Amino acid sequence: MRNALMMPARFERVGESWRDLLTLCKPRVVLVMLVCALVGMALAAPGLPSLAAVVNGLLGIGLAAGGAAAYNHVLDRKLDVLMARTARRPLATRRLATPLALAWATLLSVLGIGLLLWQVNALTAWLTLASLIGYALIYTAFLKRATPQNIVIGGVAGAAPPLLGWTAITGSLGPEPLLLMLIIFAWTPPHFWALAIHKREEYARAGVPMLPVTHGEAFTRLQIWLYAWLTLVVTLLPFVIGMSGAVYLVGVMALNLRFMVWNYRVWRGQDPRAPLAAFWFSIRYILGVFGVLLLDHYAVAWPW
Ligand code: HEM
Ligand SMILES: CC(C)=CCC/C(C)=C/CC/C(C)=C/COP(=O)(O)OP(=O)(O)O
Repeated sequence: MRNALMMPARFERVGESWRDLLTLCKPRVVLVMLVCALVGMALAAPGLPSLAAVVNGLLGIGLAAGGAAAYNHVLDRKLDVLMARTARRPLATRRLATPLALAWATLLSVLGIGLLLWQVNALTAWLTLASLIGYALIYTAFLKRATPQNIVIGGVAGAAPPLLGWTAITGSLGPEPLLLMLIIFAWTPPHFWALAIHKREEYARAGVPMLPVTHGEAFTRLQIWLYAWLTLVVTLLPFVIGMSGAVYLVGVMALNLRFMVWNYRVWRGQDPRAPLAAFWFSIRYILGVFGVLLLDHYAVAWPW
């Protein structure tokens, strides 16, 4: 029973709606993307990047990525009902109305791109808009339902944050930010296909042509193993081209060792718990790689 100390039901509902609006933004995914963007910003500047550029850049990229995620919820609302992992989402359960979610996605996207245009620079704004369209429209509305290479192609949009961080500081592109982007691009298949193996039945029932559904589990496990090797090679390139130093090399090799152990277990296919464990480790791995890039930049490349 409700007593005088408890919050009135009306306020509880308002609180729940705000929580649902936040859920639409995939806040944990966006947070990790912002960490990667921040590292891109730090590596772009010889000393410390300007605080205004960092704050406006992260806010703009974060709002746009949150908006893209909200569009993804809108476009996938019928699909999400069909899978246990997504069936409790705000639009799948109809806790939130679709027009409200659409307005929310548009508001965040306009605010994010507008802020980047107004306070950061045009290059970052247009590249962020391209990533937004790439994920929200090209991946979600088309690729996801069309081809098992959906996440490889869509991965270009998801991999953009460190590059966006870099351009927010410099206003220009270069080989270094493209390399940072390439790290996330190569990492995306081991990240997602490990989960897709674990959720294969759900994707099959929902009719989504993810690789384990169309080409089977053994083929997907091999692809994960090959992309894991590609990720390993790509993560060595910052050291090879002199962008990062010994601190990075040691740190990234330690991370790669665990990453390869998990992906080897996935490839061998003897431990049924390996795919889900590899998926969760992939998140710690990408945070770790960008963490050691940052550590190395300030420990070694800092102009003492
Ligand atoms: C096309 C590219 C990508 C695909 C298809 C993908 C797919 C997924 C899926 C399906 C989940 C599970 C979400 C859930 O159960 O709610 C997930 C979780 C996650 N992904 Fe990705 N992902 C991609 C790119 C990225 C990128 C670029 C990052 C960050 C740099 C990232 C970070 C995360 C994190 C942090 C989680 C855990 C979220 C949580 O704890 O709720 N992902 N990803
Ligand atoms: C501007 C910018 C940087 C945009 C990137 C936006 C963004 C939040 C990308 C997230 C990638 C992701 C979680 C894909 C999964 O989508 P899914 O639909 O396959 O997964 P789901 O079934 O969990 O919704």
